[in-house]
Formats: sequence, C-alpha cells, structure tokens
Amino acid sequence: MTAQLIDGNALSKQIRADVARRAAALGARGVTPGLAVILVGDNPASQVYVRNKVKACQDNGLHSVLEQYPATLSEADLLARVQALNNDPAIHGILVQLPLPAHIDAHKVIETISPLKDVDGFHVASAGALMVGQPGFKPCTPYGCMKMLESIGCNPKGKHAVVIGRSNIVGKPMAMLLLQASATVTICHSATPDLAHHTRQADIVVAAVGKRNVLTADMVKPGAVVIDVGMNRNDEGKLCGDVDFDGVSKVASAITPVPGGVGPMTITMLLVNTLEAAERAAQA
Ligand SMILES: Nc1nc2c(c(=O)[nH]1)N[C@@H](CN(C=O)c1ccc(C(=O)N[C@@H](CCC(=O)O)C(=O)O)cc1)CN2
Repeated sequence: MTAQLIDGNALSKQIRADVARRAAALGARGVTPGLAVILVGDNPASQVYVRNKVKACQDNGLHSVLEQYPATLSEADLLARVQALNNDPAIHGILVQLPLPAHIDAHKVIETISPLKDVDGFHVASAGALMVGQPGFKPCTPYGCMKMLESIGCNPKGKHAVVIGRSNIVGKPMAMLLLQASATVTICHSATPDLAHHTRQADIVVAAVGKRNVLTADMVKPGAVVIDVGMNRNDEGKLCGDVDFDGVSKVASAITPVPGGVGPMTITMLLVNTLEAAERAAQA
C-alpha cells in the first residue's frame, strides 16, 4: 500500500481563497479583519513564522501589525501592549509568538489577551469553551488537522483515534476535537508504557511529540490515517516530523508530510480564526 498524501499547501490554498472572499465581503461592509502579531526576542524560527503570518494576511485581504521587541522587554511592558491591543477596534485577533523569553510568564500573557481576540485559541476561556462544546477559538494546529481529515473524507465518528502528546496547544485540544467529532480517543504520552499497543489499534494516529521516529511502520494498523504534527531536524539537518514517513506511508492509507503538511495549515487556520473574530465583532 502507498498512502495518499494529505497536502497541507494545496488545502491551505483552497481555504485561504475562501478567507480572501469572506474578507472582501466584510470589507464591503467597512470592516477589514485585523491581526496583531507580537514577537519578543530573536528566535530565528519564530521570525520566519511571524513573517509568514504577516504575509498570509497581506495575501488574503487581512490587515496585520507586526510588533517586534527585544528579548529584554519586561513582562509588565508586554502585558501593557496586549491590553492596548485588546482595546484597539482595528485589531480583531492578537497573537503572541511562542516561545517567549524565560523571564516572561507565557501563561500570564495569554490570559491577558481578550478571549474575543484569542485567535490562537490558547486562553483558558477558549480551552474551556472547547471542552464544553461552546463557541470559541480552536487552537490553529489541531483545527488544521481536523480540516485535513475532512479533506480526505475521513469522518472520525466511530473511529479509534490515538493522539501521541498531551501539550496544551496541540495534544489536549486535538483529543477534544476528535472527541467532539465522536471518535473514541486515547491520549498517549511519555509515561505510556507500551505506545505501539495503542497505536496498532488506531484508525487515526496524530503524532505531536517533537521527537523523530516516534511512530514507525510496525506501530501502525494497515489503512490507518496518520497526521504528523512534529517538526524536527534529521542528522542531515533536514526538516522532518515525528513519523518515519517512508516506512509508515507503506502501511497507512493517508499521511501528512513534513514539511508541507500540518505546518502551513496552522497559519491558514489562524487566518480563519481572525476572520471569524472580525465577523463576530461586526455582528455585535
Ligand atoms: N503563538 C503561537 N506560537 C507558536 C505556534 C502557534 O500556533 N501560535 N505554533 C508553533 C510555530 N508555528 C506557528 O507559529 C508554525 C510552525 C511551522 C509552520 C510551517 O509552516 N512549517 C513548514 C516548514 C517551515 C520551515 O521550513 O521551517 C511546514 O511544516 O511545511 C507554521 C507555523 C510554535 N509557536
């Protein structure tokens, strides 16, 4: 078997075209969706991600503001900037790029963002809304993974999904979204004794650990759908995911690549959330 490739770039293109159409419709009513992106410090990967976010806004009719600060910015000053953006009517979404420098409490910063503008979906209010099935912003990466499943006609209802990883921004919300879609969900993590025992029973596996080769071909049920959220470097310095792509793609029915899979979808769903924030604000 050779797995179908779930192309995050191609799917992003389709979804972004719809975002651009809806943004134009909102613009005709005098509202331009606006995203503020805050970057603290000079992490090279974060610089690339925020630049890509700003460009994606520009390309699809969203207004964006990039605020860059030195790593020495104080927590109090960052909180004050977030407060100011909470009160700025031209800004519908606020994103603080992670990781933040060690002296800044990321939790405190995220909790300062208004839940109405929390387009990353990281605020406790957004997490709570997801847990109880109320409207709120879904974290972009797991939201993108759900769209990728939908794009290949994979309905999680009645399926067994195994999520590897329990982070607040990917693993836990991913499990909640799959549960909401009526999957039977198992969350595995670093203290799970026999990971392969669980993954071999899964119809859907989502790997979100941040470690190469966490999922190999012998751990996958033939025909399973595999979503790779990982972003690592191999020995040659090439970008790779958590999944042994070459091996697993011979067993799975569908698989996401790295690069070109979940990564671009993360930015696409940020655009979707920002647009939705602007649409909600225009209705209020
Ligand atoms: N405030 C946030 N911080 C972080 C998030 C987030 O969603 N919100 N996620 C990650 C980084 N991230 C977005 O910010 C992100 C990572 C990777 C990609 C991506 O498109 N990756 C490409 C490869 C890029 C490369 O060549 O290096 C791919 O997979 O094809 C997009 C967004 C942590 N911080």
